[in-house]
Amino acid sequence: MAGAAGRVVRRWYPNVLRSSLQVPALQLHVSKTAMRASQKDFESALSQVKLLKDPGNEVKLKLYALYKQATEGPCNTPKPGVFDLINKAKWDAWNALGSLPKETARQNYVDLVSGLSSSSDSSSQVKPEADRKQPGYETLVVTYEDSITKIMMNRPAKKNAVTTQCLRVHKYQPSSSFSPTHSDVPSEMYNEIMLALKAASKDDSAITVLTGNGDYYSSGNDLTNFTDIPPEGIEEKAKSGAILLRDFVDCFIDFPKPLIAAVNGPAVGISVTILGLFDTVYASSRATFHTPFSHLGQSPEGCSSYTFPKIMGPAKAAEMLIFGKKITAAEACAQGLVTEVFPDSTFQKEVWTRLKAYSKLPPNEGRGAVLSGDDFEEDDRHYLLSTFILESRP
Ligand SMILES: CCC/C=C/C(=O)SCCNC(=O)CCNC(=O)[C@H](O)C(C)(C)COP(=O)([O-])OP(=O)([O-])OC[C@H]1O[C@@H](n2cnc3c(N)ncnc32)[C@H](O)[C@@H]1OP(=O)([O-])[O-]
Repeated sequence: MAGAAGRVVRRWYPNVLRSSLQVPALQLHVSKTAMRASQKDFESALSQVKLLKDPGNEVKLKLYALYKQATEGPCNTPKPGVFDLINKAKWDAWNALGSLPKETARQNYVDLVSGLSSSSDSSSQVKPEADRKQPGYETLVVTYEDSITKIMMNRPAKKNAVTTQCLRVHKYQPSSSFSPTHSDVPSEMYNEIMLALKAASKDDSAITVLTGNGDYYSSGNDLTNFTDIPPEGIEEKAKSGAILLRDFVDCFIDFPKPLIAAVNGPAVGISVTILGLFDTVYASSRATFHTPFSHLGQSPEGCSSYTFPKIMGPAKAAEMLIFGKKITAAEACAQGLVTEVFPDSTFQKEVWTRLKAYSKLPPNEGRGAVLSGDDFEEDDRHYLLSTFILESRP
């Protein structure tokens, strides 16, 4: 653990959906005979669908999109806003069908319902689990070079929003000695970051860097994390999510090597709050830091109600964490959250040159030495470990 303070729950998502819906495959599936699905077949499928067991959101969205396309034609309504998650997902699904002819959509709807009826287990529920068992990272690019492990969040189209969907796969269990492997952890960004940190803590690297791909560092929690309620119910999701969050934050607190954030662009939510647990934070001049918890009805996490007041003083911390004030890279640097700001045009070059030099320093004089100083007490750690669940106000 370090940080300036002393130095101290895969969802399918429109991208996946879009590709599965746009796919010419759906259209190619349709044989000439199949193209003749009658209105009667369609109506029969509409009745049949009501008898199916819940096929999951992904399939329901496919059905919705095909139904709209079959009955109304191409999507013709305005795109809902980013916070109108459900309607946006529906709109995305419908819009992804493009100019698919009504007849083809009708046939695809009939085929889909028929496939669902004949299969006792919904394939839509099985496939994501199978995907998660594939080796390698799906939401990150992790590289090792010059004694530096670089963990890059890699969902640029979604501004590197951090996904979790562990409840869709299995109930997340408390783990006193969390030690994930690719075989037992679903490939969501929360889990993959934990996995990558665990691996980096044991590899030969001298330092570890977290950064983002694209124009954003991270837009924080994927908003679907808040709305995707599993069959177990909202209470179970809350419990399970708290455990996942605890394990996630623990990975940063307990990380044994120097941990650096290279904030390449705007940062939102949890990607900001955990910065207090890093040893060094470099920011591009384009970066901003935003914690809109009150706007979302969420509480600040990542130990920020503890680390932020220590880093920037209670008044500045309160303005960020309670009122959601967005600050610039220069302000974040002046307040101690950021170590140094680099011009955006030279950010990558300057940061990596410096990090390469740092990675050559003797490894045992790094994080452990800093953390054994007077400013880090064992009590801090106990406080940190409990505060991120309990904190609701800084
Ligand atoms: C205990 C928990 C406490 C809470 C912790 C937190 O982290 S709270 C913090 C929670 N975070 C927030 O409140 C941030 C919410 N997001 C925003 O406010 C804005 O998207 C933005 C300011 C990040 C970027 O604005 P922009 O006009 O430059 O770009 P754009 O809007 O066009 O986005 C491009 C694409 O990315 C998508 N996408 C982006 N972010 C998310 C996300 N987090 N999730 C999912 N998707 C997201 C967006 O839907 C769009 O997808 P499409 O349509 O192409 O399929």
